[in-house]
Amino acid sequence: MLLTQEQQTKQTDNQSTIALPVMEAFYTIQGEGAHTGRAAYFIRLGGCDVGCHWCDVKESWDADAHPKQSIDALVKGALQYPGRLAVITGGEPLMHDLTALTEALQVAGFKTNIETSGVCQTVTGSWDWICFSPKKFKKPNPAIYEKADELKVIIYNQSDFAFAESFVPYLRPDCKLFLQSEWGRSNEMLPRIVDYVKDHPQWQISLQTHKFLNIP
Ligand SMILES: C[S@@+](CC[C@H](N)C(=O)[O-])C[C@H]1O[C@@H](n2cnc3c(N)ncnc32)[C@H](O)[C@@H]1O
Ligand SMILES: Nc1nc2[nH]cc(C(=O)O)c2c(=O)[nH]1
Ligand code: SF4
Ligand SMILES: [Mg+2]
Repeated sequence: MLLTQEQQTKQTDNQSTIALPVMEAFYTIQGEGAHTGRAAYFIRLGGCDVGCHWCDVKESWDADAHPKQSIDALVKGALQYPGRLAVITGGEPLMHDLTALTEALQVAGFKTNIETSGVCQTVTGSWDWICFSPKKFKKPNPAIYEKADELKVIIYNQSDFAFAESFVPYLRPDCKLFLQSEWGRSNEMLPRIVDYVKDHPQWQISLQTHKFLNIP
């Protein structure tokens, strides 16, 4: 991406002044969805008000509980490793303006992927891949529909299949469709997801493979 002199100056200012609450940042293997199996640097931002009762990172919800880091520090952290895929997650990362972070990561050579529930005022950031994972507990902003590269719906009970289908008419035709069992409900829901995907082959199964691998 080529930037004008003015954009470059603004970007340098932003990188040193803007800070985001970071719960953790770690280099691992993307465990879920379309990019499963790829080495990636995860940045988990603090703050979420969606309130999924089965959320596997409730510690992320309170943004104030997590120290702020500058964009510079975040990019520096990511550059320590050979992989050039960054995944921004949370918490709900779109609670924050992610323009400066994603532009800085892209300038440093990273592809920028996001995991989001789509609950946000505006979809900020420059994204190479958007994984949209809507929740029944808070309505997404429809602005995310045409931007989503991947829909990943968590199956906790039978009604979640219809919830998943309800988004499809609004998405781009090339949006990939994934069903992922809620981790604690896998014994009951995985066999149903297998049957569903066999009957509705436009969908694919996403497993939280990092949990099977015992990695972050
Ligand atoms: C922790 S969330 C953070 C990003 C964003 N708040 C979201 O929900 O998409 C990351 C991914 O983990 C999924 N997830 C969270 N808790 C889960 C659980 N108990 N079982 C399966 N997937 C879960 C979410 O649906 C989302 O796709
Ligand atoms: N390995 C690994 N893959 C992931 N894919 C999405 C995750 C997330 O929590 O957003 C996640 C995570 O926490 N770890
Ligand atoms: S939206 Fe994401 S981070 Fe927020 S509670 Fe739900 S799963 Fe957890
Ligand atoms: Mg996770």
